[in-house]
Amino acid sequence: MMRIGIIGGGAIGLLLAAYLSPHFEVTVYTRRQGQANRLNEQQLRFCKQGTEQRIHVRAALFGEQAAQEDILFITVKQYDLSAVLSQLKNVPSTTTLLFLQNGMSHLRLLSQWKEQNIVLGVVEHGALKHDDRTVEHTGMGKMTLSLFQGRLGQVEKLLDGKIPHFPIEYTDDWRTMVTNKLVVNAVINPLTAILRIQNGELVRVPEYMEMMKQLFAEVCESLALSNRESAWQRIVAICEKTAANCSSMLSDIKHRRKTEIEAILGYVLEEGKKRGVATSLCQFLFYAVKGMEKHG
Ligand SMILES: NC(=O)C1=CN([C@@H]2O[C@H](COP(=O)(O)OP(=O)(O)OC[C@H]3O[C@@H](n4cnc5c(N)ncnc54)[C@H](OP(=O)(O)O)[C@@H]3O)[C@@H](O)[C@H]2O)C=CC1
Ligand SMILES: CC(C)(CO)C(=O)C(=O)O
Repeated sequence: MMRIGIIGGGAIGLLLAAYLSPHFEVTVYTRRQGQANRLNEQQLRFCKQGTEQRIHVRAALFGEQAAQEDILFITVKQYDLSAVLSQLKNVPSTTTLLFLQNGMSHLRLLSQWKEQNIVLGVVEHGALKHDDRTVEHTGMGKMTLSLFQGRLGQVEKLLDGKIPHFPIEYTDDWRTMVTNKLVVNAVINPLTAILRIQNGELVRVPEYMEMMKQLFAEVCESLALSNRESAWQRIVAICEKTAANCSSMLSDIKHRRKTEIEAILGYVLEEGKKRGVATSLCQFLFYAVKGMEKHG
């Protein structure tokens, strides 16, 4: 049976564990022994649309033993990635590493893994971790995967409707896939965080819509984005579809957690600088979010 490792027992890690464990030999690698013990002893509690299910998962403390699976999903936040990668030694060349982070700054870190099979993924699900063994699937969407380097390996076994109720699609063009998600996050997340509003307010309030348009224009220039009209339509559609949701950045600020601003707007700022684009709005929002992160 295919063996899958999931590094990080957070919202996305536990969501994957819930859908993959019934079909494969899955191990969740946690940062804390206490979380691994709880998952092993009490099972994973999976909530969806008012229903609740107990799912058997195997869990272990993350360490070097976490390198032997056929596929390793890496589901830690961007800012924890370097620490995880530095501990990932002796990964067999047949293992495929699969990265699901929002933002794009992790792509630079991947250059050290020249010989490894690497797949990137974009998650369009909403997942909320309630406690160390409980995850709620709050928004049904899909996951899209794309080969970054090497071979897909066993990842093929996950594609094309093979996992019931958890669609996983494939695209050849990883750059467009991650850039599209970056643009959405670069526009919606910081604005909702500083205005402290739900996603839908950005399209409901004309003044916020204007702010969004101006920021979008600057992000497009910084990334030299082609196909701007469809990128804009995507942002508006996501605001409408997730109208009642708090973005992950607003949620992080509310819960006094670190945000992924550096991997999102930080990356846009660097790209803008390389191209000599004026990025005063991005810079302004970057400082605002960093300040709120530190001082609430
Ligand atoms: N949640 C969502 O709906 C979505 C999230 N994403 C993206 O997915 C990624 C993960 O997000 P999410 O699951 O929400 O984040 P969480 O903060 O819920 O989970 C991250 C997990 O990684 C764990 N972790 C950190 N460092 C290590 C380590 N060294 N070893 C083992 N585990 C570690 C954390 O452990 P600990 O609990 O001990 O801190 C935590 O459980 C992010 O990049 C996010 O942008 C994308 C789309 C939707
Ligand atoms: C798509 C969006 C903006 C949904 O809230 C998201 O990915 C996030 O909050 O990080």
